[in-house]
Amino acid sequence: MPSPAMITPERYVDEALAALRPLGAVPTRLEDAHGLVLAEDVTAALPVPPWTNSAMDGYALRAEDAVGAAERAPVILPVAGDIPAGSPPAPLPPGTAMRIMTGAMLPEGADAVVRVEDTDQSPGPRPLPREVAIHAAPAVGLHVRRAGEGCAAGDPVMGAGTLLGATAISALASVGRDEVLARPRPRVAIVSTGAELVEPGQGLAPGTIPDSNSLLLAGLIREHGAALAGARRSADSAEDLARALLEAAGGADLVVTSGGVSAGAFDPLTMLAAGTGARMRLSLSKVAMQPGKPQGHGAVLADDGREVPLLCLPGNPVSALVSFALIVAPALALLAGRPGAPATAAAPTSHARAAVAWTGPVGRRQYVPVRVVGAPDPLPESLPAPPDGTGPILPWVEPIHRLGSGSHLVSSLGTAVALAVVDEDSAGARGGDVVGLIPLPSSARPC
Ligand SMILES: Nc1nc2c(c(=O)[nH]1)N[C@H]1C(S)=C(S)[C@@H](COP(=O)(O)OP(=O)(O)OC[C@H]3O[C@@H](n4cnc5c(N)ncnc54)[C@H](O)[C@@H]3O)O[C@H]1N2
Ligand code: MOO
Repeated sequence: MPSPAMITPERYVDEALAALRPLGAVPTRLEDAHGLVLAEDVTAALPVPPWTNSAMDGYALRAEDAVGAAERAPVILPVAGDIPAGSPPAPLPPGTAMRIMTGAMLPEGADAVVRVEDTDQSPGPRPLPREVAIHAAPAVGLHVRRAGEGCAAGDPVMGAGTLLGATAISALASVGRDEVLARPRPRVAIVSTGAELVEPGQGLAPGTIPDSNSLLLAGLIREHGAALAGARRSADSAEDLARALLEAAGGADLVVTSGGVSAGAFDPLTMLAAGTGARMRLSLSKVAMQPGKPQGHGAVLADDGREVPLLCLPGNPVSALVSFALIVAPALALLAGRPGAPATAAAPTSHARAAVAWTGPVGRRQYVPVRVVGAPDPLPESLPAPPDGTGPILPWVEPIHRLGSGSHLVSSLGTAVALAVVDEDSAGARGGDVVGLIPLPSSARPC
């Protein structure tokens, strides 16, 4: 059970995403559609293949002209011409063959293709022979790809809601489309707060730190198929933050902030929430998760009149990562129109066993960045049964840092492959316990 003053992660996600709607669909050229969600049902404008054509390099003929052909009893046919791919052939004169290339249109009259390997001719670039000896009798239809055998014009090809990957886009091109209705990539602007932040690589005055969250969030935004619409920093004042948020909202479908949502005397989101003014809505919550307890959500009224949703993440870097996985990723999936969003976006997709024990706070669901390791030796004495539907062999994981889910442990994040989820009733994990896993898209993989 979450502590009384906190709300469950599920309830917070419901509240924070309640006002979000999928972005309106726009005509999109196929070369720009990768990673977007299709917003129309597509039927084939063309049959596939569009023309009856050859599946092999060889000789097009009438099967009846080569009845009985065999290696030791070849049938000799005059060669009436050449058919390269890409141009329409002349009709095939009866009793002849024509040399044909893979993908070239079958000439009128032909009903079979004999591979060049099944003739007396050598494969590859050669002059056109005057005649060809056929060494194998073809059946009607041999190596012929009929027009429309993939799909006929008018056949349904793809439904609205399909995520357009490389294979889907190639299928759309093959049926004659160069443009489809798709939901655009959400544009996300970042505002990082904190007077201590400096550009990475700059010398550090006492008390300052490199701004790593701006780059973390920018990368996660891209890894989730969204577009970065600028990253700004704001000083620790409500006025400066309000200015940055209004600027950010101008070119964005979503604004994400980092830091300044907790109990500090100079936390700018907390200051802003106390008196947001007409252009902003902001509500802060304590969520029963660790890390990532302080959260905020609301909206900014952009100059063009749009209400741009606002998600405010805590500044601790691991908290920002976990909050992105649980709240921003589902929001992006929803805006992008991904089927099932947001319910499916932040649920554990698999399970693992804890290779070591770690501690966690009772009353808050724990999300621990982990890496995969070998099975401990000796194995833990108790190996609880995995949940129904999970395979019996689970990978072993351990926290990327000996301090577990400490929210400031940014330097080891590069080794995390997933977030291990420990429920709120447990005080952490014991060795051998089964934990949920939320994969991290940016997980470091050996290359
Ligand atoms: N009295 C209390 N103090 C805190 C509480 C609480 O309940 N009562 N909650 C703690 C928890 S939990 C978290 S999480 C943090 C969240 O704080 P803020 O969201 O206000 O974040 P900041 O105070 O601005 O920063 C926290 C931490 O993260 C570092 N940081 C901030 N931005 C960046 C950045 N862009 N790149 C790298 N690191 C960043 C910052 O320097 C701080 O160390 O509040 C606790 N306090
Ligand atoms: O909730 Mo904070 O994110 O624990 O460190």
